[in-house]
Amino acid sequence: MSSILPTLGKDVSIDIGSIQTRLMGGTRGTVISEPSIIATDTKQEKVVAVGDEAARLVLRMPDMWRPLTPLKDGFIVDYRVMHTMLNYFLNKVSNALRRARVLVGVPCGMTDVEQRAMMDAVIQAGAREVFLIERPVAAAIGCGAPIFEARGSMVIDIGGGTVDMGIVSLGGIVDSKTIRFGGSDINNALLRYVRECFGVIVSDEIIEDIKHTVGTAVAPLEDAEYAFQGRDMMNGLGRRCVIHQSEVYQVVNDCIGGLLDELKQMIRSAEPEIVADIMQYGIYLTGGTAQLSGLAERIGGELGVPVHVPDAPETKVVVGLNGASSDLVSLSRFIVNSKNRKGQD
Ligand SMILES: Nc1ncnc2c1ncn2[C@@H]1O[C@H](COP(=O)(O)OP(=O)(O)OP(=O)(O)O)[C@@H](O)[C@H]1O
Repeated sequence: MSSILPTLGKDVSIDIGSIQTRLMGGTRGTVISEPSIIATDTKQEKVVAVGDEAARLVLRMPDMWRPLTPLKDGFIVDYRVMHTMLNYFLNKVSNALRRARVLVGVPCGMTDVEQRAMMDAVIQAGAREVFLIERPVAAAIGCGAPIFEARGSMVIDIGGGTVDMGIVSLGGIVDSKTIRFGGSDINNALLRYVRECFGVIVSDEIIEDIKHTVGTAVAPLEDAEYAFQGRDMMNGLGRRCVIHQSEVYQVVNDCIGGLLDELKQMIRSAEPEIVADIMQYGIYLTGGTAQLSGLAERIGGELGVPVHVPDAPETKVVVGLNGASSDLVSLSRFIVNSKNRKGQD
């Protein structure tokens, strides 16, 4: 087992999301949140930018530059991209990586092979040791849930591409699951709707703005409007369109059915005492998509429990990992795997 004793504040915590990667700690003590992409020059086969800079280039990318992302549904799909990205981000927060322990938030139910791929990528990026902790556990710690008490605490972390849900009690995981759904699915559904119903093509930024401005998971009482410019698919010219909030609600509603079923399933399979705790104390809803208007209310209404959204919900996994790093001894039951430079687990 790798060393779980503290290492003088050198620890780095990292939440590698399908959209955004967040880091805390390290010798520089900085907090980083940058897009999980790298930009490559396909002709010269070299990396031209990572994170913020890559995202900026993607917007105005010549044909020969390609954006690449290392993750799909929370799991590594491109090891080389993951290595390049981790190398860049980890060295940005620490100039003493060789002495650093790195805590990584991972989806639930990773296979042994997937866990090893993640740990190898972190070690090869220069870290001394790596510890994997499931994201719902990290989010629970980040929310300040009483994870050591004899009380069930449920957390749902909804990001861009995955939902990590789990119940913790008495310092252990009662149940946890990761499903493939997130804010990107809502964006894709909105993009399809706008194409089919308005006959226009719009940018990703407009879709994101529609979701933030009039997106809602509960039927709207007043039907607000959102005006935007699209490019007509027939004549290629610009056209002004107006979408109603009730239309956006329908799109969102069609998207979240599967999520609601999964959440109900988790509650149904929990022990009655745990369900009673969840009903009394509620569920923590974290991740960027927790900010979707009406989502907490909708989940609360469907499950019959109070749902709390903390401040800055998208940061709770990395905040929780950072908190965990100071007490890995007590949290050892939550470590799903670990490795050090010498290759020992
Ligand atoms: N105000 C908002 N309303 C609706 N959605 C929002 C809002 N703010 C952010 N989001 C959505 O949150 C998502 C990003 O969340 P987050 O940063 O937690 O994802 P991630 O960690 O990269 O992804 P994942 O954890 O799924 O791998 C995006 O889909 C974004 O559109």
